[in-house]
Amino acid sequence: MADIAVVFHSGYGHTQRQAQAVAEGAAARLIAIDAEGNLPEGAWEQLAAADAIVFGSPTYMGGPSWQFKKFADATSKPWFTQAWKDKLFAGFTNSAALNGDKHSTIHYFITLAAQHSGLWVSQGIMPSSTKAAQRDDPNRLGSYAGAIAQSPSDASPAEMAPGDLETARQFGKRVAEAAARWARR
Ligand SMILES: Cc1cc2nc3c(=O)[nH]c(=O)nc-3n(C[C@H](O)[C@H](O)[C@H](O)COP(=O)(O)O)c2cc1C
Repeated sequence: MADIAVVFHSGYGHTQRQAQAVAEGAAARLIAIDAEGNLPEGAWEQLAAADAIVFGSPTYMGGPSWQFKKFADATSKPWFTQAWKDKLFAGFTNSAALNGDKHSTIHYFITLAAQHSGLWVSQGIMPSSTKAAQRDDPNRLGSYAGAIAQSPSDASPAEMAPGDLETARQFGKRVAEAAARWARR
């Protein structure tokens, strides 16, 4: 079985629920970036050992949170030796608005993965975009590059859309399947 790490930040718990759903789908270990932008003990070693790394952050002001960016800057250490070269990478984000510039965050993750000479795993779920589409459909927000979720600004983490969490689970499963194929190469 492939070794998958989901490394994420969440300020108020919404992206944490999304991260938990991704990790459930992928049977992955969860690594939470704390409020100071630091990783728990042993996390760098876990990232070094992972076949696939999934990045997660809320979208704040059109990009990842500063705590995620602090982590991203700290990855310059493995970057120097290209220690993460040829790992698989994927990413997810959550924000209040339907659009909210979530894709700026996803595209930041893609760039970060590319700087590490990684391979990007896309979302792989067709969008629910017909007139009959419902709020709880998988990929109702219509993303291809990564998994996205919308948490209205007055909604608690418990009120997150089931379809967004199912999207996250299916996305995690896809990353796990891709990592298993890649690990067999
Ligand atoms: C500083 C800050 C900036 C934000 N910027 C955006 C934004 O650019 N787009 C958006 O749709 N929502 C934005 N939001 C809303 C958050 O993305 C939303 O509340 C999200 O669910 C928070 O996730 P979390 O609970 O994991 O921190 C912002 C919230 C904060 C606190």
